[in-house]
Amino acid sequence: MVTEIIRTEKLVKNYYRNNDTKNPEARIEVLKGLDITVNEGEYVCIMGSSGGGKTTLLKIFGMMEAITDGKFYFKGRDASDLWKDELADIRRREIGFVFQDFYLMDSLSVGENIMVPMILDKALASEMKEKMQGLAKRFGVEKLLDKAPKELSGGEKQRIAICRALINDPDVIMADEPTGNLDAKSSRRLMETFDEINQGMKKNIILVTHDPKIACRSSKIFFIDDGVIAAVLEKRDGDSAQFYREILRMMEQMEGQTDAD
Ligand SMILES: Nc1ncnc2c1ncn2[C@@H]1O[C@H](COP(=O)(O)OP(=O)(O)OP(=O)(O)O)[C@@H](O)[C@H]1O
Repeated sequence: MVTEIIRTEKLVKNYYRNNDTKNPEARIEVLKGLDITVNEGEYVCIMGSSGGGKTTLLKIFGMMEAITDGKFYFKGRDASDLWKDELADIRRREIGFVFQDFYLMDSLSVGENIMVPMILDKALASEMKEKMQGLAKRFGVEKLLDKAPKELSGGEKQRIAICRALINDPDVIMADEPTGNLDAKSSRRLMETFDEINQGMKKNIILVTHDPKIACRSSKIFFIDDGVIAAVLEKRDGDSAQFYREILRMMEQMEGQTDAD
């Protein structure tokens, strides 16, 4: 049986300049009626034109933004039926986030940074330490645990941020341009980490990226252009080479459209 992790129906998101919700002229229509489903185990990318609404969509998936209209279900639960506390619990326990800028706390050691979500959950110190060390070992950062974040390279910082995202054992990892601040070698290593999280740990991944090489590792890509789904590409028979060509073609097509606008 296929289990849905995320489903949207005619999802609409508007922002309002200066929070002026009464003034239609202040309205910015970002997402314009999206129907998207992400099933259990899928590794999905969101790509598309700059300003098209990718980050906004990811924030909605991660319960960081409310929707304006339509429906958004997380594991079958209608987000509009959930209380603030329930949303916060889902955000902390069922979703792990990875951001382009890492967001590690300089006043804490690397090991403590990994444990932050469990500290917020008031978990037992021994349990936190054990999980933190297990993840650090799995992702090859166990030698860094006593260091300060500022002593690490970008790639190391991002692997620490991934350990932090995984510490509460969420079902879904969401990442917004996670390789945006990394060099090519660190990006490749990070992508292997995401493969391991998806295939080894059996977790969903939803990733926003502009990089076709990164997107090529996923199984499905939603292209968002000006708030609508311009295309959905799926990897067929695990054929990465063919998938890569299709991604490039789609990117070219979308760039062509933007140039013509
Ligand atoms: N909090 C906000 N208030 C008002 N407008 C916003 C807000 N957040 C985003 N926007 C606007 O919504 C639109 C979509 O932004 P979003 O960041 O989702 O796009 P994106 O596809 O992720 O872009 P990029 O690829 O450049 O990161 C943009 O026009 C942006 O200026």
